[in-house]
Amino acid sequence: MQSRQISAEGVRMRFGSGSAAQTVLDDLDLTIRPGGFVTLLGPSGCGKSTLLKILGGILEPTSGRVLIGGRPVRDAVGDRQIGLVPQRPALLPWKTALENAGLLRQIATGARGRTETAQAAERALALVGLADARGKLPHQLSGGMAQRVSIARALAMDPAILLMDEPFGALDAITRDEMNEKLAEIWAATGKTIVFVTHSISEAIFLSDTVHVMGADPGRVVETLDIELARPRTREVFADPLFASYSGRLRSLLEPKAAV
Ligand SMILES: Nc1ncnc2c1ncn2[C@@H]1O[C@H](COP(=O)(O)OP(=O)(O)OP(=O)(O)O)[C@@H](O)[C@H]1O
Repeated sequence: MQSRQISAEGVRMRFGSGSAAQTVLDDLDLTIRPGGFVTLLGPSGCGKSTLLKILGGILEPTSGRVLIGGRPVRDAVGDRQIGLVPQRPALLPWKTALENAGLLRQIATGARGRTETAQAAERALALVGLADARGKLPHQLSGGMAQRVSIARALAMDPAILLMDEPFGALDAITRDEMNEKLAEIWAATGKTIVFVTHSISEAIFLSDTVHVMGADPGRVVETLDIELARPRTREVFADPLFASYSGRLRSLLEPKAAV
């Protein structure tokens, strides 16, 4: 199998021009191994979403480059190897959960792929635990269920890489914990590379193999922390002394003054 390592090399992103110009990311290097669960953790506005869009080929960096398995990111986009889960699920209100899950694949494959799309959407809905909700419309879904349909939509494309932009930020704490457990199961079952953006220290520790902590002005990676908690992880991991130790380390990086 071709290596799907993601490499960002010397990435710089500048928005605007003249006196209004803002350097959002500067000289950023990052390597993400295939099959890893990697989190970008950092304060609001440090450039996490911008970096995710650059990794996904949605934004072109001002300088530097992103390679997927040694090839330009646009090749991976062309091969539909990158899926994106946005902050909020953009479901079409008149389509069922199943139709919404298959939407991107349907657009990509057209009428010829209709049967395969339906099968892929069924599989993806089952993977996120929503097989029984296949006929429901978005207004009949809870926030957590809607976000699961959004994840199923990306999974139905079967990309090797899933980029997730703080997908659980709008959910209540209990639902968020449930979603994190479900996502960890999906990751283990599929072997996909997941790059996940969050503000939440506990979410980052619970989910990740590796946490890249970002600083702001300009955005850059200030520390990389490997999370060596055993898997599969359940909520009991929150009581593990190692969890507390990672949490303290990450907090000190995000709140430098509090660490003194
Ligand atoms: N298209 C754009 N044009 C101009 N400035 C932008 C654009 N996109 C992002 N920015 C700016 O880049 C900076 C980083 O934004 P970004 O959304 O990447 O940060 P973030 O870390 O994801 O923030 P949050 O955690 O609040 O979502 C912000 O100052 C933002 O205003």
